[in-house]
Amino acid sequence: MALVAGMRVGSRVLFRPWAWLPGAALGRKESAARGRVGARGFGSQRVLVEPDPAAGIAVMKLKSPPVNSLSLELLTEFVISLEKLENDKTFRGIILTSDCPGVFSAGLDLMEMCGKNPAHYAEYWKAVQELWLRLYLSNLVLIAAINGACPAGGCLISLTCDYRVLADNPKYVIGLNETLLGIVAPFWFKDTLVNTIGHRTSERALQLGILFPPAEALQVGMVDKVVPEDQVQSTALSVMAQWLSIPDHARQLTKNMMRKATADRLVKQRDSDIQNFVGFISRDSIQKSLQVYLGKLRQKKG
Ligand SMILES: CCCC/C=C/CC(=O)SCCNC(=O)CCNC(=O)[C@H](O)C(C)(C)COP(=O)(O)OP(=O)(O)OC[C@H]1O[C@@H](n2cnc3c(N)ncnc32)[C@H](O)[C@@H]1OP(=O)(O)O
Repeated sequence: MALVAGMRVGSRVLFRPWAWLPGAALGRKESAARGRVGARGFGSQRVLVEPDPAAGIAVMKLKSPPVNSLSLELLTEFVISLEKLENDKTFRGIILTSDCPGVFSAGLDLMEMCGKNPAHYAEYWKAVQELWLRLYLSNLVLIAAINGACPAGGCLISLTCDYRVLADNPKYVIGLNETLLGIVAPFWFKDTLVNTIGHRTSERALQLGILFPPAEALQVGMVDKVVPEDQVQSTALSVMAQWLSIPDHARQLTKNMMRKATADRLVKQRDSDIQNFVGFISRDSIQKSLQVYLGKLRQKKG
């Protein structure tokens, strides 16, 4: 089957935003050899990867200042780094964290959703879907070391992880606050939240767009542990050791059993989900809401 920018994984065809990159046309073996991560750090402009091959883990740091908003570039680099680690059998786990002080990720980049054309919105949404699918179905153990504010798409990323450690700082709120922007979290954002904190708590959190401070986030189960800020990394490492003590095949099959149905819901309707997004985000009223929200963010400083 000829796939120009798609890769078949099981029954899924995954988008390959990097298909144009040098080396993309290499044979699998050669490509894997070149792509092997080794002991030295690698990464890209916006995603730093610090591998520890002896421990079988890597720390992945988002570095897109000032707030790690998920631009098309960041999404693309994120997926590329993730795939490199997934394809290198040395690695069994990733600790996902931020290199931007005080912010884990500000979520989707509002500039990607404002004043652009439908083709751009479609490309952007496909990249958002792709990152979610890759993270949600990752065979690796993913631990989120949340060292900053974590709204909306930032929260979604952390919810795809197997475990969340949050720094105890009242500014580090976490949640799906889309309604506060006048937009609606799509069904797969909602499903990811429901799978984590249950239906009733999700309904309240989603309708009200609640951004939970650490103690409340812990209480509702949005995060698994709250620790002093200087212990986030070490806690993530010790949690990782515990998860890696489980045989991979058993843990991976169990993870897949728990998550596949949720992921399949999106896989089956990716195109219509893109069309829904493009139609929704292109509305004048939604564009206006986003502009107002951006204006408030900017005013905050003045
Ligand atoms: C329609 C279908 C559903 C679509 C789903 C969408 C999900 C999303 O993820 S929407 C994005 C929601 N994100 C937010 O609501 C977070 C907004 N940002 C903040 O609350 C704060 O920036 C912060 C708490 C994350 C950090 O606060 P801090 O005081 O450190 O920084 P700021 O001065 O607020 O921001 C610095 C700079 O960055 C710009 N910015 C912030 N967030 C975003 C963003 N998500 N996209 C693009 N740009 C963002 C902010 O405007 C400032 O820009 P200027 O320096 O130019 O003023």
